[in-house]
Amino acid sequence: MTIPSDRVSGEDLEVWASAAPDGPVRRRGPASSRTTPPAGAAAPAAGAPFPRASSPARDDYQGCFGCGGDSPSGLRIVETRVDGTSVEAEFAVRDVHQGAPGLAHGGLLATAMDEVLGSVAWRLGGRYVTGRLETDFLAPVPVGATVRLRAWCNGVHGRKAYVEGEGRIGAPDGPVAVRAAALFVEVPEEHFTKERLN
Ligand SMILES: CCCCCCCCCCCCCC(=O)SCCNC(=O)CCNC(=O)[C@H](O)C(C)(C)COP(=O)(O)OP(=O)(O)OC[C@H]1O[C@@H](n2cnc3c(N)ncnc32)[C@H](O)[C@@H]1OP(=O)(O)O
Repeated sequence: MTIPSDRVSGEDLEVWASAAPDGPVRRRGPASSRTTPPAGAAAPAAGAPFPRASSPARDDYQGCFGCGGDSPSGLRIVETRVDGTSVEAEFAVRDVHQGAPGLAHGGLLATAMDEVLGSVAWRLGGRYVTGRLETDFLAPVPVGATVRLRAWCNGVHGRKAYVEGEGRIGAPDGPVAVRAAALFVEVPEEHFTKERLN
């Protein structure tokens, strides 16, 4: 699939969500030009499997704030479905995730999006870190709600991977509470060790 060349300008443009679960559609998205694949980027073929099949979550490492079990206030995001080109996951909003009384803190919702979008980037086969994360908050999320997350890749260009996703309240077809688009940048293995203080 080629990416339309008219998608590369504007800060609030419509995004071609090639692997979106609803199929190839044009719709309003959070992506700016910095999180939208340029013309000529390789877009994932609809239905083709991810290059890497394994999950980024590791049994021997539970320290991740997003998916690990060690942090008392961590999100404990669990992946529920990987269909080859998209990842679905969920987490429950707890008291420790509050911003305004009874409502999830927006920063934690952004963290959840970083996590599920990062899981898609992981499955592209390289080692990616988030370079830019854009988020739209569309509805408040109450404490006690389950947030259903979904993410997919819109394109890869050199070291850069363009990933998008959304979080819905309660059910996979529930109200959309958050949308995100991100640029992930592929890094060498040393990235994860050279800045470590101990
Ligand atoms: C062991 C591993 C386990 C993994 C588990 C996975 C779990 C998943 C779940 C967890 C998920 C959580 C995930 C996390 O939380 S990852 C943690 C949060 N992220 C970071 O810590 C990243 C910190 N930043 C950096 O290290 C560097 O700045 C990077 C590596 C990003 C780039 O520095 P580097 O010197 O290497 O490369 P470059 O500067 O030449 O840039 C390269 C290209 O990229 C473009 N660019 C860069 N930034 C931006 C930007 N902001 N907007 C637009 N474009 C940007 C740039 O223009 C250039 O394009 P071009 O000129 O080539 O066209």
